Amino acid sequence: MNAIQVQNVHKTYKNGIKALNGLNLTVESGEIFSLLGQNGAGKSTLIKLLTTYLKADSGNMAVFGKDIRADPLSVRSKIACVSQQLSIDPHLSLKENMMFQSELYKVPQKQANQRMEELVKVFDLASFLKYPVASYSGGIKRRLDIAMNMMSGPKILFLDEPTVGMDIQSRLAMWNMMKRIKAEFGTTIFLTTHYLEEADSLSDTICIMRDGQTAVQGSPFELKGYLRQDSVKAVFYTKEHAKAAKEQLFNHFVEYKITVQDTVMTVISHDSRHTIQTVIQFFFEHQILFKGIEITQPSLEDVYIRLTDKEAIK
Ligand SMILES: Nc1ncnc2c1ncn2[C@@H]1O[C@H](COP(=O)(O)OP(=O)(O)OP(=O)(O)O)[C@@H](O)[C@H]1O
Repeated sequence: MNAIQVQNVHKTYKNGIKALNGLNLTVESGEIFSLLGQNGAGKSTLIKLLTTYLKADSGNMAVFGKDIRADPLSVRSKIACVSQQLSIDPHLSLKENMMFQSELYKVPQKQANQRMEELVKVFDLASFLKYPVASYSGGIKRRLDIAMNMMSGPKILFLDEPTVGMDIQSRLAMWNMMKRIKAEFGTTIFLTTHYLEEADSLSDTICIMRDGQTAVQGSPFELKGYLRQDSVKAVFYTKEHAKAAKEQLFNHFVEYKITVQDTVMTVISHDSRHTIQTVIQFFFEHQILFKGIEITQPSLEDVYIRLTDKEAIK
């Protein structure tokens, strides 16, 4: 059964902003699903609708087959949502925080104790039990927040940018935690992130949103195949060199799609092998200095830029 089904959902705020404009998406039970999109694409609005915090204007939304509007209480009992605002109480201990959460969800005491022991073990939190929560690092507080939200045994866990601002070590620990939630508890994870690398390595399915709609949904592998074209990437010593080379090249070869990100210029054409020869020859003839050039397979980042960068789509 699908964990989440969203069909043709519209949501306009009172100020007239259309945040969702006929959105469709499907989340399979037990998968890690990542939602990507630029600021303002409508990701938070969708999470607010799915967690029953807001109501859609029209369209259908179901969680494990239950219509969200018709049966919000049943939906709430199956989900947990970890926002960027921590919900842990720094004055309570790690165990007290977890037990408090179980009381909110009316989990029987014995079952709550067992669940807490299990979560502490699975998430390697035992070594932190002896320290007060107020002394934990940001990364550990975030992990505790997620563990606490697992106390009610949710079937779907919503995580809103769980690794934002984390150092690499904390981020890896969080990735490991998400993988364990999926593997050990079978929980469906619905994640928003701005880190493409994170979505690529963790997700079973990725959905890229644009202007309140789904631009594309598929596995990381399927999405990379979406462009169906290799590209030629040339690296320059400075951003300015890359931009100047783009202008020169574009003036001669108007049929090429050329983008520049930092010091990297990407050229998309119908025949990359021919293009790389032409570009190298052009650089030598025009004495354009470059660091390196190669043919690359499309990355998730290329797909994301093509689908969300309005300049690149033109
Ligand atoms: N409460 C609100 N009232 C009016 N407009 C809103 C409200 N919340 C969001 N919006 C607008 O709706 C659109 C979608 O916003 P939303 O927060 O869902 O996007 P997002 O993809 O989550 O962005 P971000 O990545 O910045 O969090 C934006 O234009 C935003 O300004």
